[in-house]
Amino acid sequence: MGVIASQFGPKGQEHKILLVGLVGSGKTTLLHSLKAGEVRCLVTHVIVNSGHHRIRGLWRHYYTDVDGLVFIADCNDRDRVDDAREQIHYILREEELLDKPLLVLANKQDLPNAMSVAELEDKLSLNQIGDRPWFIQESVAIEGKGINDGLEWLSRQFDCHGSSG
Ligand SMILES: Nc1nc2c(ncn2[C@@H]2O[C@H](COP(=O)(O)OP(=O)(O)OP(=O)(O)O)[C@@H](O)[C@H]2O)c(=O)[nH]1
Ligand SMILES: [Mg+2]
Repeated sequence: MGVIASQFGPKGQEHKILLVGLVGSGKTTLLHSLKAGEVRCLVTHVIVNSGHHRIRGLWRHYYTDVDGLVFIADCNDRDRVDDAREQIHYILREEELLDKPLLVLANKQDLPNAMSVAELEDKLSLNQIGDRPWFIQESVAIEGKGINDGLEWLSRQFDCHGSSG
C-alpha cells in the first residue's frame, strides 16, 4: 500500500516520493499534516489497497520516476512488525528503487508502549540495507512531529545527487 507525494524544494524543484506503510501505520494522517501546509508537499497519485503481486505492474508504473522512499511504521504495533519488515524489504528489492534514499518514520511515538527507534531498526532489520542512504526518524503524525525533520533529510539526499532543478 502506498502513495506518491510531490515535495517541492526551495528552488521549486519537484521530487516524487513513494510513501509506503502497513494499513493503519499513519500514511493518511501524515498526508493530512502535509496538506495543512507544514511541509510543502502535494499528493499527486494514490495507490490503494494492495502490495500484492498481481498489481505489481501498476506499482512499476509509479516507480519509474520516484526520487525517494518513505516507509512509515506503527511503533505501537508489535504484532505486525514482521509484516512491516517484509513490506519494507520487498520495496527495497524493487529494481527501479534500488538506489533511492529511504526515510523510515518510527511513528506513534506518543504512545506509551511504542517501540524505540533502536528497537524498530532492529525489528525491521535495517542493518541489511546496503549502500543506499537511509535515515530513521521518530514521528507523531497526528501532531505533525518529526515529519519536517525527516523530509528535510530526504531533500538533502536529492541535493547531493545533483538534481539540476
Ligand atoms: N497515537 C497516534 N495515533 C496515530 C498516529 N499517526 C496515526 N495515528 C492513528 O492511527 C490510525 C491510522 O492512521 P491512518 O493515517 O489512517 O493510517 P493509514 O496508514 O492511512 O491506514 P490505511 O489507509 O488503512 O492503510 C488513525 O486512527 C490515526 O489517528 C500517531 O503518531 N500517534
Ligand atoms: Mg490511509
